[in-house]
Amino acid sequence: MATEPLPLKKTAAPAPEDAVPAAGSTDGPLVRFDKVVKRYGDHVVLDQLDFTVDRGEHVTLIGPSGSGKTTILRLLMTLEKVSDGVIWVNGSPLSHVRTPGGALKPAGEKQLRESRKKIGMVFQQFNLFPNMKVLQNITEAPVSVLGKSREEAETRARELLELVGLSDKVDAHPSQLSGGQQQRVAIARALAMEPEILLLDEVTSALDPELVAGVLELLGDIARNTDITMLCVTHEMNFARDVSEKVLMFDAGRVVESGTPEKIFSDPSHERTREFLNAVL
Ligand SMILES: Nc1ncnc2c1ncn2[C@@H]1O[C@H](COP(=O)(O)OP(=O)(O)OP(=O)(O)O)[C@@H](O)[C@H]1O
Repeated sequence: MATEPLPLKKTAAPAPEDAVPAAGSTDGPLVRFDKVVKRYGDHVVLDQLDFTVDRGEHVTLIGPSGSGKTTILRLLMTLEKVSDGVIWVNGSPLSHVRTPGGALKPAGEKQLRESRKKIGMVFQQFNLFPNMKVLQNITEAPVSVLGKSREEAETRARELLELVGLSDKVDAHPSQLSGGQQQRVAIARALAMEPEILLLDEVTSALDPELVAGVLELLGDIARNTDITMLCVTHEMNFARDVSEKVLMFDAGRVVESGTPEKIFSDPSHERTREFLNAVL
């Protein structure tokens, strides 16, 4: 993450739908869901789900409650495992490893930990470590997971706290902060991992209304000034309109429609999208 503006790295042309980019390739989509199924018992939550996200793209996921949006983010964060299908990131299977013969087998815990390093997630409920001060909340994972020195991690954490407007809260505990401040710390903590992909799961839903705009403004700045790819579940349609290039409308574990925010919000093609937007706008 850089605090100065960085050009977004967009792919010149989308890859054919069935193409799988070579591992580490910068061609083709950064994220590909390939016929992903997620079941809890008999309940099929994601049903042969296909979609792609380009490098540097900011994508908003919308859809009715229970349509599977959070499940998609949790699968990408490897907090859940797919029941079937494959998630590709950067041309490598996220949830699987390739055998020497080229076949795919489910990834073990070690590979999942590696995959998790590239992806940051901010949750609705902040999920800060309550017993750690703000600075340690941000430095913990860079030191223990990325192997950074404490000094390097602290220097970066202080820069990030300045970016999110909380330089004076270095020594505070989470309980001494407002919800908006806690969410800013959670955003700084995610950025400290230098993620390629930032997952945002209804990050303003638990905030008092007067704190929402400040957090959304910060996220808008991050979207505009960095090359981080973002997947965002939100009910803030103005944020989706301002920040994302693509909106995916989900229903019953499938994409029913995708397009630019202008298209989806002004001229949706699908009846389910119209019904959903009428209910929330
Ligand atoms: N751990 C779990 N065990 C069983 N069912 C689950 C589990 N997690 C999610 N589900 C179910 O999966 C479905 C999709 O949930 P998910 O949270 O992804 O939906 P969502 O679109 O994010 O909803 P919302 O907008 O209300 O947050 C729901 O029916 C939910 O009950």
